[in-house]
Amino acid sequence: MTLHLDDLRVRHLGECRYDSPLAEMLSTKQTSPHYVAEGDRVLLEDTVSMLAGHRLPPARVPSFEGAGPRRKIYFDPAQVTAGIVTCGGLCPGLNNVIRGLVQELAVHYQVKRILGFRNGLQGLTADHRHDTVELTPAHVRDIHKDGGTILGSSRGGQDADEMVDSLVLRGVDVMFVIGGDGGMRAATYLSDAIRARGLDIAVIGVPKTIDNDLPFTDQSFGFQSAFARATDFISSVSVEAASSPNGVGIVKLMGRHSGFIASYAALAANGADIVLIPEIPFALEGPDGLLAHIEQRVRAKGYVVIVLAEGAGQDLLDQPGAAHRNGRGTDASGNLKLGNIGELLKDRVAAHLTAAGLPPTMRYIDPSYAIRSIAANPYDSVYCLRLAHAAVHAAMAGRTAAAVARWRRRFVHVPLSLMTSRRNQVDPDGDLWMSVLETTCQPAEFGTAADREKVPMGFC
Ligand SMILES: Nc1ncnc2c1ncn2[C@@H]1O[C@H](COP(=O)(O)OP(=O)(O)O)[C@@H](O)[C@H]1O
Ligand SMILES: O=P(O)(O)OC[C@H]1O[C@](O)(COP(=O)(O)O)[C@@H](O)[C@@H]1O
Ligand SMILES: [Mg+2]
Repeated sequence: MTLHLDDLRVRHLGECRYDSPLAEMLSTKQTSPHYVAEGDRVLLEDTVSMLAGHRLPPARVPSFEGAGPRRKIYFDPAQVTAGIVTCGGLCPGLNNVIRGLVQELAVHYQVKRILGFRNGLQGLTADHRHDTVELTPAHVRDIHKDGGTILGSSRGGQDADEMVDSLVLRGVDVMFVIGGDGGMRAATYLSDAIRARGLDIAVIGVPKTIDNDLPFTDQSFGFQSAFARATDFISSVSVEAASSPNGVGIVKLMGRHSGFIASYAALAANGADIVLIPEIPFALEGPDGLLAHIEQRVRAKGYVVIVLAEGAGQDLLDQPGAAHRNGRGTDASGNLKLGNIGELLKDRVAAHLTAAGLPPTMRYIDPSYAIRSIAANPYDSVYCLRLAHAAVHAAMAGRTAAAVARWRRRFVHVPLSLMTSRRNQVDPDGDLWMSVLETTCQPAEFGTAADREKVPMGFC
């Protein structure tokens, strides 16, 4: 999908008439390498060839509106009630974002009231809309020290009109939705329903997911903390495998459709021989298949360490009745339920090595929720705070149906609909996957004899 400048424009509720309480701080600022001035824009693409390909003057090249405070704002802060909700799976940094939003809204804009809706979008239904938490700086002072979300979260669908009713009944003027692809989709429908009713309510998304599968953001908050924790498990499994006869270490990590956690954690731990991700199918059998490669590594090195994203190799579980298929279907939010590729791999590797005369010592770890239920690390803490600041500035300036994101290291406004228009995935032709191949020395693909012709050999 080719994007044009107009696709990247975010909606404004109307003219900004009020002086911002931050106006004085902004009076002398101009665009510099470290600051995007109000009215300036951030390029979508950043290579000479991609820019040249547009054949457009700079002002027409696709670009995002820069985030940050405006001199004039849309809402009168003294009249504003803000709402906050966290939805979907947990992610390190949720509490940091809540804290950042509350502090900025209360301390700098001095808004009238801040309401936290409980347990995800369920909190915006008729049954739960009155069970809110009154959020103040004192209430959120220390919450960043803990993982999870003080507001609670949930999966499962809600009616957009019912949610709008809740905002109207609770007098919410600016609503912050902290969520992943599902949450951004729900926020899009929410802002559409608000617009259809001609209401003056801003909806700002703060993209969250440990999977890092949301587009138009360099990396989603919490991702760094999550893969850092995953690294510990890879190191443990590597030690175990290396200390055992024919040791096989397998770590299965979260990542439904995107293998970023597996790739980054494997690079950080630097002990993995094989990384398997959803983006790159693999064959088990055959001379170029995964099992043959594992056998070769065990023979050459004495042990092997495999890092596996949970969404990898799902096609291998597709046959009806296949072991570890786990029924499939979808969860309450419509997300695909995955089969257990880790268990399948464990069984198949054990059977293969045993038949090859290399009875393995199997060390299998599935850290599961342990990588996402932790508090944010210092890097993510700073990132969350800055995203929260950007979200508040966007809302107070009357931006709506927009997410705040960091793109090419600048904070920008992204139309909400774009956040769900595609999925961010590891590019098999990109330099991240190249680094994984360089580090693990695995071949670019684990193919079968039939496609051996097109399968490149490993690097070493
Ligand atoms: N297509 C959709 N339309 C409306 N609401 C949705 C849609 N997809 C997800 N949601 C809602 O958004 C919330 C979060 O979605 P979910 O997929 O669970 O997590 P995440 O936001 O982390 O991706 C859930 O309450 C879910 O019902
Ligand atoms: O929380 P659940 O429903 O068990 O789902 C687990 C899934 O949530 C994730 O952590 C991602 O969730 P989100 O899409 O909510 O960010 C996946 O990595 C994992 O597969
Ligand atoms: Mg999701």
